[in-house]
Amino acid sequence: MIQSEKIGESPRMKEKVEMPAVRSPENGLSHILTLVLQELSLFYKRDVNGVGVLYDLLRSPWLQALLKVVELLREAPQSTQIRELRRLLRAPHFKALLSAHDTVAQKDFEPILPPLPDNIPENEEAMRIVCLVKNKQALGATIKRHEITGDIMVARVISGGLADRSGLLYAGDKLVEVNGVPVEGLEPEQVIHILALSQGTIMFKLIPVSDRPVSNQTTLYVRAMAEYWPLQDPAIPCADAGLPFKKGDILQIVDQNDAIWWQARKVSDLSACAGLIPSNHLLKRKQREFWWSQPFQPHICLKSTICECIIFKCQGGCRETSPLACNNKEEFSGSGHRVFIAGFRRSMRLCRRKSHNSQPPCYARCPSSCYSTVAAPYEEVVRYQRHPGDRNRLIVLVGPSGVGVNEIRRQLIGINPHHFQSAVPHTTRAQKSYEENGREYHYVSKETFENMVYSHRMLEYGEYKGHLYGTSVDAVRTVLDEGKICVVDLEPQSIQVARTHELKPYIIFIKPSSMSCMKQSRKNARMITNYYVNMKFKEEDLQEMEDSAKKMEAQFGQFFDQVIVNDNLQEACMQLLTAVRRAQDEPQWVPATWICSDTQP
Ligand SMILES: Nc1ncnc2c1ncn2[C@@H]1O[C@H](COP(=O)(O)OP(=O)(O)OP(=O)(O)O)[C@@H](O)[C@H]1O
Repeated sequence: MIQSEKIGESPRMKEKVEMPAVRSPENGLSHILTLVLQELSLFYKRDVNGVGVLYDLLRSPWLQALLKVVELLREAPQSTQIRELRRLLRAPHFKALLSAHDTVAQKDFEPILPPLPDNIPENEEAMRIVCLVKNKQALGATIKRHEITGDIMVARVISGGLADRSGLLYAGDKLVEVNGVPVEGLEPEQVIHILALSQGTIMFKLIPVSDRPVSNQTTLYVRAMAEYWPLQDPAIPCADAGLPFKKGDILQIVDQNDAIWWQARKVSDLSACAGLIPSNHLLKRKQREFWWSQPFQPHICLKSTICECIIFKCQGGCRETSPLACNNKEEFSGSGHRVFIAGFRRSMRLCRRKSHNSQPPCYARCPSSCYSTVAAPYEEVVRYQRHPGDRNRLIVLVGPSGVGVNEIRRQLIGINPHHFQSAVPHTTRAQKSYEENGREYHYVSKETFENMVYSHRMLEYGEYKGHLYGTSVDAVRTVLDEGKICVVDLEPQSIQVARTHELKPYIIFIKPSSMSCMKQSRKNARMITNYYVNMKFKEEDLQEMEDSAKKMEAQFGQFFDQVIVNDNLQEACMQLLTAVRRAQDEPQWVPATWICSDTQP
């Protein structure tokens, strides 16, 4: 043991002391320290009790530095530097500084906790006393009454909250006392009342849960495909602990231990404490219940075969015009030569547009229109940044008829028609003398068109005056393969069809501004209807636009990557340009299936 082995008597030590480099045992303090350390290291390796502590102490840098100072002071007491050092150390401000340091260092800044209770029961080891210092933040735990025993239990600890960060409270802990008040026989609300009245330190006496849940989950990010308002949900165990969210919000799921209630926070506020949200399973059930409680709507598309839900009929009175008769400019002059822009034809627009009469809309392909409230409530998402060499992401514009989707699209393409381009639509109508196949349209037979529909190669299609019109995936691919940015406008019902890992569409909703603003800005604007060319906007048209926009947002808002309010046209175009650049060059949340899976839809 260390007492039986004197350090100085070791032969190794003697050898070292006799070395010529040593000036004298008095002056060479740090050298002696080195030798002591060497000696100790021998015992250290042998694990002699207590040597480790001494060894670490002597090796500590502050002790070494202190010894060096002492040596210097002894060696050359009259040197200028040493005199200066002495003067500094004796100076009143330096002494005051040291004294202030010592005072602060001695002070205990820990909260003063109340003394432990004297009457700790027999089964003392099963109890735990937990003291939490309450600040402005909530405690971050919920309690409940055990259905069978009637005990008050910690129901869940909210991730990131005070209780969670303390690491002292766990779901399943049984409360015995709160601030010295026994909770036996109390209702959870009464316990909450005691907690609410407490200030500063709160002391819990509890019986710890025997099997703590082991959490080995990874964090998951999802896009909310439904909205949730905890204060309106009578089923939530604690409404105050709920996290409200809107369609399209990106949520970070931090806890899925409970099959019914998950814990999540919004990525827009990751520093916040998590909140309760319904699990995937629960939210789906809620949606289903809601859906069944709605009155029967025969036009809601729930069929799965495309032939049962296709083409909407034009109600007559409409006239297909030549591109020259149309008010849409389809040619741009860029660097001396003319560039033809497809996809703005009136017939094409009318065929895919919701009719202005009372007929309920029935949109292109059925699977897209079958996106109902019973679809998955959360969509797993990941952060995606397009590599510079990859194809550009498809830009999809959606918006109510007349809001200016085509005007904005046309202006964007006009900025650089060699970089931004529409997809050339397909049609079954005959080619006209002034048209060129593949420029205005791809002219195909009805049979070919239908084959394209059946083989899911149409993003969207419809019928106008007995002819089929549509935008194909191939036409979009052609633009993208040329390294350009393809900008299409789709009906919102077609968004789901376009959402594939190949096209990775970035969806921009063009929203009307307020009625009063539109009355001003649309004074000279003209709209295309089934009956009239260049008709002025009436108040009811603007109202219809606003109503339609609200419905679109309510039903499809979860898919919108960006919303642009089209008030001032120039500003809206600039916003679109920025959004398009951002979509291509900056990281965005996209469905995980676009990135992780090889078997894509
Ligand atoms: N911000 C704006 N200010 C003034 N006029 C506008 C604005 N945006 C669009 N317009 C005009 O409104 C009219 C309708 O726009 P546009 O044809 O682009 O509508 P749309 O959304 O494509 O609708 P549809 O698909 O039914 O044709 C056009 O005359 C257009 O020039």
